[in-house]
Amino acid sequence: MRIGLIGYGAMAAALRPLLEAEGAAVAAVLARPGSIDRIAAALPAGTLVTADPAAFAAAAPDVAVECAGHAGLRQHGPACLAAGLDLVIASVGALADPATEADLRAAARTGGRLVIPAGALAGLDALAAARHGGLESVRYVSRKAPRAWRGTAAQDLIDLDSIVEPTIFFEGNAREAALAFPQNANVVAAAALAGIGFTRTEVTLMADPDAAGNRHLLEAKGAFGDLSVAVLARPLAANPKTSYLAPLSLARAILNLGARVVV
Ligand SMILES: NC(=O)C1=CN([C@@H]2O[C@H](COP(=O)(O)OP(=O)(O)OC[C@H]3O[C@@H](n4cnc5c(N)ncnc54)[C@H](O)[C@@H]3O)[C@@H](O)[C@H]2O)C=CC1
Ligand SMILES: O=C([O-])CC(=O)C(=O)O
Repeated sequence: MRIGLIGYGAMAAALRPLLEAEGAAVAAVLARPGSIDRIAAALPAGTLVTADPAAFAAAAPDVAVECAGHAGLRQHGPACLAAGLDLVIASVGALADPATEADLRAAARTGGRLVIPAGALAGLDALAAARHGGLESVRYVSRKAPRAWRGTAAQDLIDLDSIVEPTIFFEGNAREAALAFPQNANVVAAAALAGIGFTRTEVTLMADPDAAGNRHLLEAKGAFGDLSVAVLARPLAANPKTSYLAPLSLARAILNLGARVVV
């Protein structure tokens, strides 16, 4: 498979070797103008690194993969889909904005497929299946170290440097969480889309000075029974907000698009 990456930060850099290990190659990277040289230096010679969406599409990757944040997905996602490219996205939380969700769904109706992976969260397979039998409630709890919340709205809500115990700074629904915490609450959006939607999915976010990793808890109740799944995910060294499980999940979703047997 030839992969087109949109954005090349910590997630994409962790994803690339996973793809290469399975025989896929990064054919093109769509980047911000100021970052072209840095990214080109990190990639095999000859890889197209461009800020021009038309040049990216002309490279004709088999699949486009967004790792560029909410604004990057809003900027490039609909055009990629409209050009017929299947698009696997990391920044699922951007769909909490109704206009962005509508744009992406409209483009996917006639263009490429929009693929939403579980990301750093576990249990989405069961949640999405359980939806067909009827779901009563879905709850998500995130617990990360203070450094994972630096540079986010959390630092305006609590003093991240002085907390001495797990401290909740947000309780609300998935739409509010995904829009207020665009770098940390994408899994919430994936859970909302798989389950009972952005409004009914309940979210708690907390900082924990003793956190050994990024902890994600998903709980659901419905006709199927009860679900409770927890992940203690290792953060990426290059970005403590992002769990290694997220690029692993992207790799699975991408490789499944080219597989004859899908697991
Ligand atoms: N679904 C999930 O489980 C998770 C999703 N995410 C999402 O993935 C995104 C990427 O994560 P990281 O790589 O760790 O963040 P990062 O901050 O290390 O990298 C983001 C990269 O995107 C680039 N970028 C920004 N706007 C762009 C644009 N318009 N066009 C092209 N490139 C652009 C930046 O220059 C940067 O290199 C996060 O912002 C978040 O939205 C992150 C963690 C988990
Ligand atoms: O990687 C994680 O731990 C989850 C994350 O940041 C997100 O959902 O945006």
